[in-house]
Amino acid sequence: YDEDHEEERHGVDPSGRNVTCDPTSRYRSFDGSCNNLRHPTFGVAGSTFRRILPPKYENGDGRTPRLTGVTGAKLPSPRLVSVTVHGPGNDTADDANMMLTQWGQFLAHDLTRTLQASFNGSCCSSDLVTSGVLHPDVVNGGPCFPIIVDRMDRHFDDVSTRCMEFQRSDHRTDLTNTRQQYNEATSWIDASHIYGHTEDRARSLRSFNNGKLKVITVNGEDFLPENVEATEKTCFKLQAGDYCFKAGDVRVNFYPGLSALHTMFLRYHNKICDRLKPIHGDWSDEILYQEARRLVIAVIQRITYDEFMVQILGQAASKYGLLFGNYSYNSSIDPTLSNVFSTAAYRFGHSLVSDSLTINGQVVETGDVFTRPKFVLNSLKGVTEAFLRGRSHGADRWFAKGMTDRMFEKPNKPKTGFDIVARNIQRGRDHGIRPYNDWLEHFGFPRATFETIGQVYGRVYSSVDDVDLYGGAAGETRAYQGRVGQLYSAILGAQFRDLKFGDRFWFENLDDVSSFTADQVSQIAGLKLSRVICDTVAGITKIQLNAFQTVSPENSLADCSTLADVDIERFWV
Ligand code: HEM
Repeated sequence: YDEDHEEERHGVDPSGRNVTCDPTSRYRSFDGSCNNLRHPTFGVAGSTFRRILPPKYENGDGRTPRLTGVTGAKLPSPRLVSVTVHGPGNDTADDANMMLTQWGQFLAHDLTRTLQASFNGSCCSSDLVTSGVLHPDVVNGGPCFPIIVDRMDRHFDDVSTRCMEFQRSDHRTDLTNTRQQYNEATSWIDASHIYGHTEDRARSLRSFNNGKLKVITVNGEDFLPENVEATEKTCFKLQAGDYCFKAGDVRVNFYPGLSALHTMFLRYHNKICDRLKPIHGDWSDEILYQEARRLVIAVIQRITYDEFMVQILGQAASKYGLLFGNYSYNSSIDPTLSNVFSTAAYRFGHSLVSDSLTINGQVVETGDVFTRPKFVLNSLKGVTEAFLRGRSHGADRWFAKGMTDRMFEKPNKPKTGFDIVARNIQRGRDHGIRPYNDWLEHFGFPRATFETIGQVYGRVYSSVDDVDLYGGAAGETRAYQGRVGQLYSAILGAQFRDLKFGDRFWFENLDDVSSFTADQVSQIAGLKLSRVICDTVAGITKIQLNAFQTVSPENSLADCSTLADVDIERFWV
């Protein structure tokens, strides 16, 4: 901390609240403010997404989603694009397991949440489909921007309202009268999805006893507390004893692997408290909580960069400085997520999701697992093993049918689900994300033609310059032996670099009031996700060292007791 920057400890957050930082605080704020003492609102919850390229709205009007292509023809319906280009086709085989995919979503919820405009009605009506006219909101700036389904649709053809609900994202209008979306979460990798990004949410998750988080104990095992406000939009209770989970982030019930990782880190936090308490009998509940939180965040950063990102970016990870070692904090970096990162690039993971999971020997289709807490409540071990053993799909232009035809389908109500690929494309148009070719050019890559990306795109788009970024980039071949193509690699690499080097609380930063000691850092560096799983999932006694790949001769099962652990008793004194 530099006294010359005294006046810079103050700022105004996106909601107009004055922020004053305490440079002596050892712990992160919940909303992400005061991480950067010179720019206290960098990365704060509620920040407007950064633009790497200016948005492209219809006729440049700053608000209407892109509707017309460069030839003057109407852009194809995102659902038609999804069915034609992003079907269940020939998925590339992959050596990664579903735990890799799962970490991707878990991390997504730490980083980003884009709120939709508040609106409780329906955007779909049958006359919209029959008349072929646009919903009036599309041109008047209102919340509705429904996705129209083709008459010949492979799945929804016989649904009377051939229309998927879609509401535009909540937005702010900037000084040039242009619609800008914002991130409800903090940008930082700070486990805000576990602890909450407001003080109120954080408080509601704490037990205020020995630093621990609240739990509900079922058959002798600790699970997440209950969210009594959850609705059937995001959680179905299907058997006696089911309840909807509550975590820092409200999306915790979306998918069993997600609820499983949340459960593991809840237990991990509480375990750390149990280990700190005997060596620090004098620590208050507050200190125990904050120290455990601090270590959990460090472990998540370590796993994210040295286990997860290396698989996603391959050799490009070192190009962006993402690997462990030689850390130096740079307070001039703004870590705020870019719009294109949240709205397109980091959604690459939707393609990794497999068609089914094998839970305790039973094959369950992906369309049948969303928003159902019963899987984790019945068997956390079974769900964890399903993700450790099941292969993920490749990150490519093919998607599991569960993702494109059955997402959040209501139990026993066929054809009530939606298509995440269509939604991602529509979301891109909603946010004015420029087409694929503009991004290629910006990053110095040759513009695509239908010959280079595949004639299949030409079946729906009249010009290759109209291809939406999400679908275009999904079709790229893997770059740098990672799992994404060159364009997403560039967008992801730069964003993860900024999230690391712009984070004063980064676990490797040794020069701050908040710093770990060098011994503690090297302990954290030895820890792997496999160890966290061993520590928190009852019944798992053997595991592959690399928890993001299936078991193989190079990644064989090891006894949990042989995996490195953080030596809290020795290093946290
Ligand atoms: C099967 C598991 C998953 C489900 C059910 C799911 C579901 C969803 C849904 C419903 C949305 C909102 C779409 C919209 O209306 O714009 C979304 C957004 C998103 N998803 Fe996923 N997703 C899954 C897995 C993943 C994975 C594996 C990743 C990344 C590796 C990911 C990254 C994202 C991101 C970055 C967003 C934007 C979040 C925001 O800013 O609001 N998701 N997902």
